Amino acid sequence: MAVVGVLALQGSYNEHMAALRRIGVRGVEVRKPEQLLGVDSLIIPGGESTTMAKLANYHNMFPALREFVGGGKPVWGTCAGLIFLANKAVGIKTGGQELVGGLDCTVHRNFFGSQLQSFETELSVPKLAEKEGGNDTCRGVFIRAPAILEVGSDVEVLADCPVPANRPSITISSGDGAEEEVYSKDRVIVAVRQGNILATAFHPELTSDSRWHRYFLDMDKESHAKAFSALSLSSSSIEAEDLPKNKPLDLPIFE
Ligand SMILES: NC(=O)CC[C@H](N)C(=O)O
Repeated sequence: MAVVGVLALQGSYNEHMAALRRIGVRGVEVRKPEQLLGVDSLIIPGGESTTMAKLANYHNMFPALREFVGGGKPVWGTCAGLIFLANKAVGIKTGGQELVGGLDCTVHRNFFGSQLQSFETELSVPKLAEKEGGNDTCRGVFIRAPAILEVGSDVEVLADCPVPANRPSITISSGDGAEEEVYSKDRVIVAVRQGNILATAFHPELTSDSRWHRYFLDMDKESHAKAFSALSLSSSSIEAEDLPKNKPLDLPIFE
């Protein structure tokens, strides 16, 4: 069975571990670079990205994380994890912040405002439902959440949401202080996939809807199947039937 690593430096890693347990999958907490060698995929949880980046630096994780993402193993960033994976982040603290990168997008670190502007909403997720069953919406828990302002052409958008009316207006500076632009669209992207990378601005691990975790596990199976077919071996030994599909969904833990 595939072993899913969960970066356990800071943030909601316990909740991801519990979400994996609920669907019978083994999660392993990852705190050291060498532990990445023993996992098939990796979840980077939500939390506070600046603090997480400092801890990642302290534990010398960045080179190993970049190698992991570049090596094509599935990686899923939720919230602060999304910020980690973005090629570019705006709205970051003065002095900058180290990113893992790999995901061709620009993320705004606190797009929806402060902790007080945290919210929950129903998101339309037809592509998730197509793969994992259930209804066409999922509960999005947004906690001081980032959002994706722009994506490259290889990035598939899995969910967007209306920009809340009470969101403080933000100015996106180009970094050199020269150009400034106000985000003016009425919707913003909150979930994407680019090859082996999945990223969500919200927290599926805080709901009892397991479909995002299952979707991520399916990415792992796809990458194994590709590796097997490249070796012209049968992929029948992959445990594709491990997880029950189209199981009725429970209510979210937090409503
Ligand atoms: N819930 C979260 O992960 C919030 C992320 C937060 N906006 C940050 O900068 O890190």
